[in-house]
Amino acid sequence: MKTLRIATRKSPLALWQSEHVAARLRAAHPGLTVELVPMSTRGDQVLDRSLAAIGGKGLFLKELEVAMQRGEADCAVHSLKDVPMELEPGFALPAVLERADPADAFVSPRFGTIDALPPGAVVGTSSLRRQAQLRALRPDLQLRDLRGNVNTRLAKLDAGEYDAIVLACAGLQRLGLDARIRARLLAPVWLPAPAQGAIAIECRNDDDAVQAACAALEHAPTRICVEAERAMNRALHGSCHVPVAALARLDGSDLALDGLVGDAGNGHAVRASAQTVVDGVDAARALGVQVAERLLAQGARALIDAHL
Ligand SMILES: NCc1[nH]cc(CCC(=O)O)c1CC(=O)O
Repeated sequence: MKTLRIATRKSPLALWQSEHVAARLRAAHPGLTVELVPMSTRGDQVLDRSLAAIGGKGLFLKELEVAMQRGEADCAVHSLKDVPMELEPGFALPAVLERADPADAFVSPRFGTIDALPPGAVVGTSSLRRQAQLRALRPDLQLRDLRGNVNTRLAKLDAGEYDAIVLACAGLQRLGLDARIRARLLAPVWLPAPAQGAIAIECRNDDDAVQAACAALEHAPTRICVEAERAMNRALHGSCHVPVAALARLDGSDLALDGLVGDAGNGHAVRASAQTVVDGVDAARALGVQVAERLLAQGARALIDAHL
């Protein structure tokens, strides 16, 4: 293989992440030419309906997967939190890169954090997970939908449509917008999306040369954490349609996982945690299933079903 083509969405964040992977691949494999193949996806085009209504986050992957199947691209780069728990048959994730800041960010021109918002303040987010956690902390807030890429969301905040919005720290940092972060929303009170802050490479699972080239970017500790978070979400049949949050932390071989399932309507939430010593991804996944079982024992199923 002399040239590796990366299919990418055209949003500034997607392009940054793909450029980042391209640069890392070039550094790991001198002599390999790495090119981007920018594409628009249905998830980017349809902004007037909720993602859940038009088919979920998988929509951002579909066109990129078709390009890989047709041989027009060799791999695709994703925010792992946007990748469905079950990959399409025929695809694999040969590398998960070292995780950036997994926390959510509170962003507001006037207020320093959630507690400082005046009664009835308007907060923009279309994420059921963020809505559920906001409702749990501040039942008085007015939550309004907010879609579009990171820059679009910030422009709507600046235009005065919202008093505050919640975004991922990682996305803001990648776009050089760290200065917009007023507060990091931290565990165990506030949990991010499963795999937030981690970038994954996807390719065809029969493409051994591409898998081998991408494997150079694999970060084993990140893989352990995101496998635990995604296994929890998978065991709950979680998707972007349900308010599920998770964060794993690895300290040596000690893995701790916090999970939450909430109700975006009334802010009710159940939480569970577990920790164990891990020697690989199987043990990490088992921890994820254990936390999911603890959440289900507290009634998570009814919360999930209420959003389906
Ligand atoms: N939902 C869109 C999305 N997918 C990944 C990120 C940020 C980067 C990451 O989490 O890796 C974002 C923006 C956001 O939630 O603010």
